[in-house]
Amino acid sequence: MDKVNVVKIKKLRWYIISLVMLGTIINYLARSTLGVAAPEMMKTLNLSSEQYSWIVSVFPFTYAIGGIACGFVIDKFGLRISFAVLAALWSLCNMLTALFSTWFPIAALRGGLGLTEAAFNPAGMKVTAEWFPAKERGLACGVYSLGTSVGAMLAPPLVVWAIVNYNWEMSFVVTGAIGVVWAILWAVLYRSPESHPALLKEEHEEVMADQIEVVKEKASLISMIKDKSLWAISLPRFMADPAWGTLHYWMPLYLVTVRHMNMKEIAMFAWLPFLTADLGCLAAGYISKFLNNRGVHIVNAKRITFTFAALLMLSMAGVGFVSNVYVAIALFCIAGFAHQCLSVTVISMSSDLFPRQKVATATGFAAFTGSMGNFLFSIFLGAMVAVVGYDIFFIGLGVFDLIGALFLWMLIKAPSAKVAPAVA
Ligand SMILES: O=C[C@H](O)[C@@H](O)[C@@H](O)[C@H](O)C(=O)O
Repeated sequence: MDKVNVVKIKKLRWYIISLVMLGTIINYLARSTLGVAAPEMMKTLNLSSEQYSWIVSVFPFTYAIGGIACGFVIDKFGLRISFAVLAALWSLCNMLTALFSTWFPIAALRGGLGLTEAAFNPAGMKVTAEWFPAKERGLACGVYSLGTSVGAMLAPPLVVWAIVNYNWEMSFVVTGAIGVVWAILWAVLYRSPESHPALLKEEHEEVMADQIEVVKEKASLISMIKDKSLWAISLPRFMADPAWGTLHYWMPLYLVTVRHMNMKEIAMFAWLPFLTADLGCLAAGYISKFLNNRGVHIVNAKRITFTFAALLMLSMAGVGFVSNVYVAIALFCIAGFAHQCLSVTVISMSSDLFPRQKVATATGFAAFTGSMGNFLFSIFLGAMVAVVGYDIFFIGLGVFDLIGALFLWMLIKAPSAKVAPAVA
């Protein structure tokens, strides 16, 4: 793109973050394909439940490692090339699944999918840090995170359409091909603010005025790991992510097996907590911006937002105690809202605590701890649920985030002038 003769676009940052949101939708669409296609695949490929469980459980494991690996790659090679290549790779892993009929290569590709899909949060936060002033970063993170629920909600109709009209293979080809198109779009359209020809000078200055000091040294996880701030944003994610995994992978099963809902009712109600989750994404940004505009330091504004949502998360603890199933769903909806509100808030804090050269690495490490929390909780729940039931796990999920809030308040130094508040 030539710098001369290019039309300037007002508020360009919001178009850029919308492009990231599209990438997030495609990311969640790809990872959700397997779950929807599973019944058909198991039938036609003659897969046993054990083989299927291998295919499923490799993802959270490689995804956790991918958080660290992708964060490092993105900080080292920059957003444009890294995010495009990683999106192309995850799309390829997804599409290639269609070529195989035995569990092992399918599991290996699922592992590749986890490794590369972990790119979306580190990349999204690096875009946020490069393009947005501090007071808007919570909202920017909320906007691209909207894609998580949208992607998960789009998967069932699209995958079922492909299977009904073609076969299970086609569902992977379609969701993968959309990803390849997005990767090309990203490589063509993305530029850093410094070299984007359509960015207005005033908009760039507004963002630059709000950057944490620019440091010369490159991101190094070894040196960053000694920084308490890294743990302050990572430990709350360890406590928070199990709720996200539970809503995605256990809630529908709970509603069927314990609450005796049929598939039609599941189709009617089980997506509602993801709709409220999207509202939580937006609320995260608006609440912290509201407080920041009234003079509260951005770090404190986000800690207050997190704590408020952690209190709402107590609704999850009540699920097992209510007899009416619709009240239980309403509680899941509040929990979906609360989770995304606090999760987006803490994810976006990497850009308030680390300079932009280190944001992807910090976000990736926090994503790693989040995925490990999710992975361990899910294994524990899976092993124990038949013996102790769900209720105790719901109680745990209701209070975990209050512990996360404690970490946030205790591990970050009182905000100093260096991490200056964003003045409206
Ligand atoms: O939207 C985001 C969720 O709150 C958060 O839990 C996810 O980002 C998850 O860690 C993931 O990487 O998919």
